[in-house]
Formats: sequence, C-alpha cells, structure tokens
Amino acid sequence: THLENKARPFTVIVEGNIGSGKTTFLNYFKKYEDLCVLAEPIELWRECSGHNLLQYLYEDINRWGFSFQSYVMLSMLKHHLKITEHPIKMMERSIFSARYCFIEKMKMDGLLPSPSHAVLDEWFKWITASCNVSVDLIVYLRTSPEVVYERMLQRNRKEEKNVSLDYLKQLHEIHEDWLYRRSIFSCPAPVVTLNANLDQSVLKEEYKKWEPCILNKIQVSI
Ligand SMILES: Cc1cc2cn([C@H]3C[C@H](O)[C@@H](CO)O3)c(=O)nc2[nH]1
Repeated sequence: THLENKARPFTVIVEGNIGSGKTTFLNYFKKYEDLCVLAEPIELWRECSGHNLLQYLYEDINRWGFSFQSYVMLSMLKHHLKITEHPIKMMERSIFSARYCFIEKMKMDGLLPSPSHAVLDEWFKWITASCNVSVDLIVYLRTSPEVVYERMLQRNRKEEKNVSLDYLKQLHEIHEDWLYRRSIFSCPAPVVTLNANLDQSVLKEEYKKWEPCILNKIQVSI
C-alpha cells in the first residue's frame, strides 16, 4: 500500500564475498546523517546465549550450518524491519543473500540436509510474502577470490582461519550467478556493480561514482 511504501526508507543492501570490502563501504557512507547503516551483527552470531555460532559453523558446518543460517535469517529480518527516521537504510547483506547465496551454497555442497533446507526455505517464503523486506538497490562489491582470500588472511578473523580459497571461489560463483549472470534466483532490486578489487587508495573514487544514486535515492533503472 502507499502508506507502507511511504513508511519504508530507501533501502540499499551491500552484497559481496567474504573480504570484499563491505565494512569499508559502509564506513564510508556512515558520515551521511541521512543514512541508517546496519552492519552484519557478527557479534550476535558470536554470542548467542553464550555460544559462538560463527566458530561452531566453521568447526563443524554439517552440524551447525542450519542453526547458524537460521539465526542469521532472524538477524537479517530484524534489520529489514528495523524502523528508522532516516530516509535511507543501508544494510550489510540481507535475507536475500542468506537464502540465495549461503543457504543455497550449503545445499549444493550437501552440507545442509534437504529437510533442513526445506525448513529454511519455508521461513524465507513466509517472511518475503508477509513482511515488508523489499529493497530498492543492491550494491554488488565484485571481487576475485584470490584478492579476497589475501584480505581475509590479513584481517585474520579467528573463526575464519580454516576458510579455504576454494570455499571463497565457490561463494564467488554463487554471488556471480545471483547478481551478475542472474542465472538462478531473481534480483529483488536493480544491481550496481563496483570493482571492489581496487586498492583502498582508489576505492573512494569508485564509491563516489555511486553516491548520487544512493544518496538521492535514484531508482536505478538497469
Ligand atoms: C546473510 C548471511 C551472512 C553470512 C555470513 N556468513 C559468514 C561469512 C563470514 O565468515 C562471516 C561474516 O560475514 O559470517 C555465513 O556463513 N553465512 C551468512 N549468511
């Protein structure tokens, strides 16, 4: 309804591989008071009633994949539904990358039993049908696996110490299928693709290119 659309801020989701520079991108845009910036609540994933679900995920993905992705979906739903006075909401990842990238990847790799996948898919279908989780723009920080692998090692997040280049290659391909080749799942909004391989020193120029369409809430028609 008109009222519902009126209430919802212009919503931008920032998508990309591990180490693609999402946090750097969000931090760049934090300076604009018009934006409500919602980073991935990784600290929540590290402390769910005393359990570090992120660590469990990488220690035994077969056992903890469902629990982790279920909790991620809840945290993404909270971000999508969060009320803000700001005219623009910028989210790191979304319920869409939860479903179309990470859950799909676990299913493809045989890490998620089909009953578990079915339950997560039922949640996703119900949420997208009955909650207003619509978005207006997808920023795809497009990288190469080798670049993000180096960055991930540099960042040295303890839970990610066993994440392989191969895992990042697979995750890259599933992002490409969704956001670049658009060969499997639908995109819930227009996609702007940035070359996120660029070095920090020139990355700001790349961000500046898209500032107008983000800050002026221009509906990108691609
Ligand atoms: C939506 C979504 C985000 C997300 C992040 N992760 C992992 C990748 C990184 O190691 C860490 C922070 O993004 O969490 C995941 O396994 N599944 C996810 N699903």
